[in-house]
Amino acid sequence: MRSDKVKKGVERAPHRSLLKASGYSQEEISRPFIGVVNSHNEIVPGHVHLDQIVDAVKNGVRASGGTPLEFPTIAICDGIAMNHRGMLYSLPSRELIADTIEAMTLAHGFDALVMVPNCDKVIPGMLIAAARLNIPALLVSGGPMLAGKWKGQRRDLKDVFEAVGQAKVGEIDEEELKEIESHSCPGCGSCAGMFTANTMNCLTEVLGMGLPGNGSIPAVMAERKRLATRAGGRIMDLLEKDLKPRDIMQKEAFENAIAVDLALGGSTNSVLHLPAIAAEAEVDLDISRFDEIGREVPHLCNMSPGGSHYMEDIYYAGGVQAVIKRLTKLEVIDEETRTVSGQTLGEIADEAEVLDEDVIRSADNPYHEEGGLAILEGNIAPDGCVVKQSAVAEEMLTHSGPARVFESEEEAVEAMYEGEIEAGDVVVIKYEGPKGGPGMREMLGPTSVIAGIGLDKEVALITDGRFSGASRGASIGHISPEAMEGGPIAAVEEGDEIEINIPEREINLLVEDEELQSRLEQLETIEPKVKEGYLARYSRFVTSGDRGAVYEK
Ligand SMILES: CC(C)(O)[C@@H](O)C(=O)O
Ligand SMILES: [Mg+2]
Repeated sequence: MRSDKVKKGVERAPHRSLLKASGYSQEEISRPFIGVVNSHNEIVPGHVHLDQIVDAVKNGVRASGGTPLEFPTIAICDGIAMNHRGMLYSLPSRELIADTIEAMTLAHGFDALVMVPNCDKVIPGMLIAAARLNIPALLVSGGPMLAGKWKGQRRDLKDVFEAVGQAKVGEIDEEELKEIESHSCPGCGSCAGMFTANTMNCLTEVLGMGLPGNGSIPAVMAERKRLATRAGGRIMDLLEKDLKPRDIMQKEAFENAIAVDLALGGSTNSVLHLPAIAAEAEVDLDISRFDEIGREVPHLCNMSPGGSHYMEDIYYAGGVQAVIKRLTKLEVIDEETRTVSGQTLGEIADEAEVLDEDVIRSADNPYHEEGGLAILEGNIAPDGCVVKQSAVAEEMLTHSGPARVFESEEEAVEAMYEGEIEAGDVVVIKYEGPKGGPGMREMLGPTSVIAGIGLDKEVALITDGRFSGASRGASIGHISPEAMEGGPIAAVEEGDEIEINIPEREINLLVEDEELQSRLEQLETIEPKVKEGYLARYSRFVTSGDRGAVYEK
């Protein structure tokens, strides 16, 4: 066993002594050490209930002959971190989570891992750790939050962010805002729309690293606890067979995940996280694959923020399994990929049933002919950028307008509230990339103000930062190379004409090449915004969005 290095033989008497001091019997020490990664905390609604999930996992491990050894990792609530400097820590926390798990696992010689995430960066952080360590591992998430409801209308966190814009322009009063804030997020779980957390928890199933139901069983259902107990048992089987993450997360598994992501209308953050996880698994995954697959995979689920369905609807409609089943009919799924359930993805799809034709539509009646995400290129984004086209109004799929240039999210939002942004404008927020932010903030503030003040059908927003899964509208992010790396977005000036054509996958600055070149040559060097602490180190090693904002190797 891997754990023999900390517990076997005469020279490991001190180590056993310490394990006994922690309360483990000789019998428990002799069994496989299963690290149980608990991202519980009392701040993030997706994590406040995880102790119950972890207890169920540990019961499952014990019942199957293992010794569970629980340890914590961090979890940031992107919603609470949004719209201020706190959001600088969101994406960088993904690397901290992966590094924490690596350190604890190798320091203590765990034989296998069961990891319990739920919100945004915790899932990719754990999957990166699984790919890096490559010991038997699986994830079981905390599950989605139910949708809220008020005045007969179902709501989720997106509605609260957008209500801020409505209140600021006097469309609703403070009283109504308070009611919306109190009734849109009803309890524990990852916010109910197809935002980043639910996207990544669903894609964990498709990658093969979570059991069927991992992404869709609501957090408050007892079925979620039963799933966790089963996960605790499954890890012992994976250990027995020595089935490791890199045997599971192979190229075909990532392409299956991209196909389901596109059918679900998943978060643009999946375009950061899947390439980052693939890089750690030494699988070559270029973001252009999202576009190539997106041309063949229709958008089958009309999920919030662009649509009106929530995760519980997916659950009652048959789960992610039913979405996979739909896609097997299109032959865009490799059905032989393996999963931690012991079944292939095709076997899981065979057992699935679509229980609601409107929540999970068939390919001959999709919500959109193409997948939810599109990758654009042009002289502003030579290395690409991403837009959730399934959440863009028809009239904004092609748009030209004057650039309104800002160097931070705060400057842009202030201009919006001051009424300085007009119909037709293209808001440009630069120096918010992985290096420039640093930390590549999500721009849910600006996108929800644009939507909240009713400009989402007339104003586009482009940035080297990124967007929340709750963002909608013509919001184009991850522009690469970022401004801080001297990318052309750095040379965009107020009033420049910008042309966006999502169907043609183009985004261009209508400025002569010579002019653009000379502007780039005259760019003055921008001092890093953060000079010490974790973010200073992070910004020195991180790469642009097109590479998943991974560290330079
Ligand atoms: C706050 C949210 C909804 O979690 C957002 O950050 C996302 O990425 O989906
Ligand atoms: Mg987020």
